[in-house]
Amino acid sequence: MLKIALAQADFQVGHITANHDRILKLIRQARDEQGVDLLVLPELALTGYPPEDLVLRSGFMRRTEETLADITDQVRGIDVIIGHPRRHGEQRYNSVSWLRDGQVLGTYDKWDLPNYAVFDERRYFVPGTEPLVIEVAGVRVGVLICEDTWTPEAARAAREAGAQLLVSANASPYYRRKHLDRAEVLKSRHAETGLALIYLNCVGGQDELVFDGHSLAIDATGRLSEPAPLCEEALLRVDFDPDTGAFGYRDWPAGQTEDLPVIYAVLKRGLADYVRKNKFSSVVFGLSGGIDSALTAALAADALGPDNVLAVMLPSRHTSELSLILASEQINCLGLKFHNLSIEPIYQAMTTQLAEPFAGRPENFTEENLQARARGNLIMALSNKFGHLPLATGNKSELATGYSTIYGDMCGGFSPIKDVLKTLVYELAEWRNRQGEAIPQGVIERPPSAELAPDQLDQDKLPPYVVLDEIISRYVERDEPISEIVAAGIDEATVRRVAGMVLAAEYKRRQGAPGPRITRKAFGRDRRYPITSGWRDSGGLGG
Ligand SMILES: Nc1ncnc2c1ncn2[C@@H]1O[C@H](COP(=O)(O)OP(=O)(O)OC[C@H]2O[C@@H]([n+]3cccc(C(=O)O)c3)[C@H](O)[C@@H]2O)[C@@H](O)[C@H]1O
Ligand SMILES: Nc1ncnc2c1ncn2[C@@H]1O[C@H](COP(=O)(O)OP(=O)(O)OP(=O)(O)O)[C@@H](O)[C@H]1O
Ligand SMILES: NC(=O)CC[C@H](N)C(=O)O
Repeated sequence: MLKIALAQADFQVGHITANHDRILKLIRQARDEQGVDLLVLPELALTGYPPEDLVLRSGFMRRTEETLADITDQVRGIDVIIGHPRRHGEQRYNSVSWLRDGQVLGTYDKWDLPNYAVFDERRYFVPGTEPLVIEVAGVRVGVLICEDTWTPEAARAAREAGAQLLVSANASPYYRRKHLDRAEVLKSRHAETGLALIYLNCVGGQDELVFDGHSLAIDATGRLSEPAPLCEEALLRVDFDPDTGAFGYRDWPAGQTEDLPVIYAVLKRGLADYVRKNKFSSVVFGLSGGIDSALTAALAADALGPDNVLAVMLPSRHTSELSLILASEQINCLGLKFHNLSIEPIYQAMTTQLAEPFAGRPENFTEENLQARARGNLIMALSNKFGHLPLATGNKSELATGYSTIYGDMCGGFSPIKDVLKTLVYELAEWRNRQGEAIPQGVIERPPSAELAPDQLDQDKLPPYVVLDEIISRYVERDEPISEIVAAGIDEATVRRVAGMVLAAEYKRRQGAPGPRITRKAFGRDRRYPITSGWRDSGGLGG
């Protein structure tokens, strides 16, 4: 029987000292408290994932090598599989080493380097070509690293090298319903090799990415485990019987898999970790009485505790009584800290100052944007003075269409719902309220309005959100051509108009704050369009 512990844990990118201490603690825990034969750590645990251009610095790589040597030295009475970047001459590899009794028994270099979506591994690493199979407690274990598990070759090579069990060290970031894709991948590798496979993922937010844990296993009979805890650290315990190929799950709590609670937990973890890892303890944002800032408020209160959330009401002449009532209701409901600061004097001062140059020009969106920027200025001042991290409250539908003011409501250091389409904002708000009221029902029921001009509604400038979101999810998230979206029954002029807005708003998005990715294609690293471009799907220069 092989006794295994899996460290489903959060390793901080670039914080090699903290990761070193964490790894030694996990080794002691696995050996002294759990008495296991083998501890598995995730992909690039030593540096955190993804270390990006840090691995191009020789000082960073030297420190990694020294730290790995120090950890290796201290390994006694247990085997450890540890992920780390490795240099060999001019080449770098994404590797794991197998440590035992102060020695490196073997090192495996990742074969399949993902270079799509948010991944850039070929920029940094060259692929490995050799399997690694090592015997521990009478079981021959073959090692894989993340993307290796998504393709057949490396697993097959490990089996041919004599593996009886496959162990995969991952840094696999969340997108919606990813646990189902992972299960399919495990089933495929099992079908090809007939081997049991353990898939360990890390957890934690890292800029745009959220690693959701949800580690998995499939035994030699093809039986899948439950996904392990969602977005939470756990030292999972599993025994492997080489005679039957079955797992005995000793400590493997099942994680949540329902769609809305998973998304909410991922957003919460992404926000909490961004704040904590960037050494902030509190956040500030404008609370308008609308749905976007209301969901942001609920997430912030859940992620950081209400004492660490400063909500600021920033009314203007266009702010309705209802907005003020609903914002106050939510502040009381969540117990948030708050200020009420009218932007009217600032707006007056700015329009007075601009009266001469603007003489003879009618009011238009310029005056709308002045209000959004007055708010942005006050939020940034509160951030500067008190050290709160400012949050931008925009959703994906707004970001897609450019329906937000650059340097205005787009200002902020982190954007918690930037990958959440407006229709999903409502679903999440309703789900959150089912767990206990966090968002006044009136906020959910009122029609969305920017309240930057008299009687303004979002729907005056945008198609209904149900239609808009369908177009965005097809055009942006699934890259469907316009003809296909139209064939699905959506009005052609509307599709072309929205596609045009999406392309034209690239410059805004590029200057927007990062935020947690929850879809297969978020704005950010996932979707890299030129800002300066003649292409228009709407029928411009590029046709
Ligand atoms: N290619 C490019 N590269 C770099 N910069 C470029 C640019 N094209 C324009 N610009 C700059 O961007 C400016 C235009 O952008 P911007 O000032 O944002 O203004 P704009 O996009 O024209 O207007 C913002 C819109 O968002 C709406 N809004 C605002 C606030 C909140 C909400 C809401 O419901 O949440 C909605 C508002 O009603 C208005 O329709 C130009 O004046 C120019 O300075
Ligand atoms: N009166 C206000 N007080 C405080 N912040 C405001 C106010 N109006 C706008 N803001 C800030 O600007 C952001 C964008 O405004 P907007 O009104 O468009 O969004 P919202 O009210 O959150 O949601 P919705 O788009 O549904 O109205 C808000 O989320 C909020 O952060
Ligand atoms: N780090 C990796 O190799 C991740 C790639 C993999 N397909 C995933 O997202 O799970």
